[in-house]
Order: sequence, then C-alpha cells, then structure tokens
Amino acid sequence: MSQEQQTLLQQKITFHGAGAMAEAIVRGLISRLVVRPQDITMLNRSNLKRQEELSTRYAVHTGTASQSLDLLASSPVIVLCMKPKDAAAALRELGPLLSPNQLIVSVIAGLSIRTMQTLLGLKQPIARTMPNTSSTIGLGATGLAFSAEITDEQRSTVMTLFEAVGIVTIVPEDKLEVLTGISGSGPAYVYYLMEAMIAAGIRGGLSSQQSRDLTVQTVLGAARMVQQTGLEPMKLRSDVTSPGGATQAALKTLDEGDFFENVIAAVGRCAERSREMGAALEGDLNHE
Ligand SMILES: NC(=O)C1=CN([C@@H]2O[C@H](COP(=O)(O)OP(=O)(O)OC[C@H]3O[C@@H](n4cnc5c(N)ncnc54)[C@H](OP(=O)(O)O)[C@@H]3O)[C@@H](O)[C@H]2O)C=CC1
Ligand SMILES: O=C(O)[C@@H]1CCC=N1
Repeated sequence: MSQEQQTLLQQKITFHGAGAMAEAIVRGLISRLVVRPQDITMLNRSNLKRQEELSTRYAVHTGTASQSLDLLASSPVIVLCMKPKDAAAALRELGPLLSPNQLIVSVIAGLSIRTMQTLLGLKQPIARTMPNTSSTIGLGATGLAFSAEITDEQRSTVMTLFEAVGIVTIVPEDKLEVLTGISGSGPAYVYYLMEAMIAAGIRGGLSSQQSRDLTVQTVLGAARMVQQTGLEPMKLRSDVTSPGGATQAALKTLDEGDFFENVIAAVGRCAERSREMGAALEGDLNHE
C-alpha cells in the first residue's frame, strides 16, 4: 500500500458505526497519513470483540455509541456508518447532542439529506457520500453531495477525507442511487465475475492457485488497460476478439444469457433498492 503523504487533517473524527465500510475508510486514512490514529474514534452499538480488534489493528479509540455521548457532542466530524435499518434510531438520538457547526458525513445507502435533517431535527451541515470498500487500499471511488448548510472548510475536509482513499466525484444528490449501482456495489459484481472465472478454471483442471492468480491478473490488467490507454472498453474488447475465434464464441455464450442488458438491469435494480431503503426511512417519518 502506498504511504504517500497527503494533507494531514488535524481534526478529531468519530465513526458512528464500526463495520466493513468504516474500517475500509479508516485503514485508507491511516495508511495515507491523512488522519492520525489518535484522532480517530470508532463507535459501534455493542460488539466489544470488534472494538478490541479495531483498536489493536489501527491504534484508534473505540467504544460504544451509547457510552460516548460527550464525544459525539463535541466531535467536529461524525461519519455515519451504520446500516440503513439502524440509522433512524441513531440519528434521533444524535440530534439533541449536536451543535450547529458539527459536520455529519453519511455513507448510508439511500438515506437522503432531507431525511437525515428531519431525523436529527436540525438543519445540520451534511455530506452524503457513497464510497466503496476499495477505499481500504486507496483505490476507492466515492460520490458526494452536500447540503446547503455546509461551509467551504467542511467541504474541503470531506474532499480531503475521500480523496485520500481514492477518486471523488460530486454529483446532484438524486444521482447518488445510480452511482451506488455502479461504484458503491460495483466491487461485488466484479468479485462475482472473478468467482465464476476461478471456478471455471478449477473445473477445467487448473489448480485453485493458478486459477486465482490468472483471474486476478486478468481483471487487474484489463482495468489498467482501460485506464492507461484511454481507449474505450469496446475497442479493447474487439482487440481480443478474433473473428470466428474463441473469444467471440465465449461472448456469444454470455450474450445468450443477455449479459450486457443483465448488468444494466442489475445496476438499475441496485439504484431502485437504494431508493426503496431511503423511502422506507422517509415513510417511517410520515407515519409518526
Ligand atoms: N459495505 C459496503 O461496500 C458499503 C457500505 N455502505 C454503507 O455503509 C453502511 C455500513 O455498512 P457496513 O459497514 O457494510 O455495515 P456493517 O454491518 O459491517 O457495520 C455496521 C456497524 O454499525 C454499527 N451500529 C449499528 N447501530 C448503531 C448505533 N445505533 N450506534 C452506533 N453504531 C451502530 C454496528 O455495531 P454492532 O456490530 O455493535 O451492532 C456495526 O459496527 C451502510 O449504511 C451501507 O449502506 C456504503 C458504501 C459501500
Ligand atoms: O449493499 C448495500 O446496501 C451497500 C450499498 C453499497 C454497497 N453496499
């Protein structure tokens, strides 16, 4: 992992939720020297074993949210990293603790800025983000939208945080769902493709190590080819595909399963599911 020095954020950051996504961001921030471990606190609901694991692994502070109310009330940056189903209760509890200048950064799929502000009961400055787990190795892809209340300094803090762990793009908030379908959930589709390629190699008689190594290098090489040549994936695909040859036969098999349209449908369903999760949280509000 690169140890390249970036801007050091000399600010305390509290992760409210300490699961996979929080760890991916924290690992990236620490390894890139963007935030000092002693400035990071990772809070969860109750899993003490997880707290021990995180404090041993990263030398960060840990605790449970319910026992860290003073910290939440004073932390200049709070990153919401719980599952959507747990977000409403957490935001309702958080609202009364906050002062107006505390920045809320959310990574929660589907949860809109408006719903967050309603649950908090405050027009808090909010950055709604959609990162991905590749932030762990500094190769994340994060989409961002800001609430109107955000200051220039807070905006720059958010950019520094996520640029430290990958690329960042600012989008209108209503585009964050489709972005989730591409980059938030996208690593899972690529891993699934890799699982299938590895299985195919093993079934064809390669060792599992050979099959894994070949698959990893193939996916890495293909992504780098698109990045480094600047050529369109379609052109690069056609370079591999000899007329009447083996690749064409393979692609025809994928097309019989409507591969291209299925991927588009999967992205669409992901976006729709994100909207459903957001609507469920909004619906809860309307039934109060
Ligand atoms: N995983 C991914 O690839 C991505 C996830 N996201 C978003 O990140 C969020 C978290 O996902 P992920 O990390 O996978 O989830 P995990 O299940 O791995 O982690 C959830 C964490 O939230 C904690 N938690 C739950 N309720 C509370 C609470 N009231 N106060 C404090 N902590 C609480 C849990 O604590 P405990 O274990 O003690 O219950 C746990 O540490 C989701 O909203 C998801 O939409 C966004 C982009 C990508
Ligand atoms: O599966 C989920 O809901 C989250 C959103 C993006 C990745 N994981």
